[in-house]
Amino acid sequence: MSAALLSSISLAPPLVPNGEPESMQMPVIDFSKLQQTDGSRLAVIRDVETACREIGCFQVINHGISKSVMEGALSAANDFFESPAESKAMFTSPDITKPVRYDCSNEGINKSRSYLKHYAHPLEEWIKFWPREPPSYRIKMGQYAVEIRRVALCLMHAILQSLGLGQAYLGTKLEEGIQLLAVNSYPQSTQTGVTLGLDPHSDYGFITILLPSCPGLEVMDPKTKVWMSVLQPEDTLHVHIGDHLEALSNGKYRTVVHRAVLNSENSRVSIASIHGLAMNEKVRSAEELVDEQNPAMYKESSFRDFLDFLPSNDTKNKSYIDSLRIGAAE
Ligand SMILES: O=C(O)CCC(=O)C(=O)O
Ligand SMILES: [Fe+2]
Repeated sequence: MSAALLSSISLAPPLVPNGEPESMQMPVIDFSKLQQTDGSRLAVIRDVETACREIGCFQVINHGISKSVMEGALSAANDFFESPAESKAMFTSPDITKPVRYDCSNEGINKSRSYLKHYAHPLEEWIKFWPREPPSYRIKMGQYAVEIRRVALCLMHAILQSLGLGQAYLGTKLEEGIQLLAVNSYPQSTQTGVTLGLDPHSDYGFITILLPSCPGLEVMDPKTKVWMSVLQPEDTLHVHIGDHLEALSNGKYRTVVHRAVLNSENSRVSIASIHGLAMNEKVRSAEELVDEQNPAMYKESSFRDFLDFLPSNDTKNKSYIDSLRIGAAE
């Protein structure tokens, strides 16, 4: 399967239906208020709880990452995809456990995406594997990786607090967790009928933070099952709840199904920063959220289990979160 390290396909119609989808008003989280200790943090924690429970995503303002760092990462991504084929080819491999992997095999079918994936934390351990071309890639993507991780850690602590578990619930496990960057490139849509860039899926992990160069993301409204396009104002970050947070929350929060469509005016790059526990660390439903009325709904699993799941799921087209549901058919 050419799919991502992180994603698992579900509910996939092959092409986007004609007509413009409605846009969804995203809940907005003021990150600067999470730094405060008074009632304004608690008010934001309540907003986080509502967003995670109702739609599984939100947008973040006042996160403190400068425009130049965000634009630098997007231009480094763009320059990588425009670099000579030979420099990209060295990262092409069917082995999903490689520290860096480039794939453009989705091009030309009925969907269209090239991507580069690599781990990013601890940076000093992984950066040596990243592309050398363009020369600014390591510096600019490295700066962004460090900054976005700071935001991600703070958001994950806030999410734990919003679940009533307390922000220190996982001890140092979040700090020791993985960060994986999925750097995506999509062509501009043409008249050829190809409109889908990335199939519907939910992301592995606790949260994904997405930075795109222009619109193209759609999320499925969990209540109506209708696709909604996401408007992401400049300088905001878009956050998705992932499969492992659904499992930890014992289903209180729902992983969000999303896809990318091609933009009719521009080619597009996006950077998805995926955050979760360490490779072999098992995630299980929090005991505090399990009782007689709410029995544990998910099997325990780790990122390693997810990597093992991908090839075994090659022909079954099952989503990872469905495979974790207790009582689900094998
Ligand atoms: O490019 C996008 O808008 C979505 C990317 C995405 O969902 C992913 O990389 O998992
Ligand atoms: Fe995704």
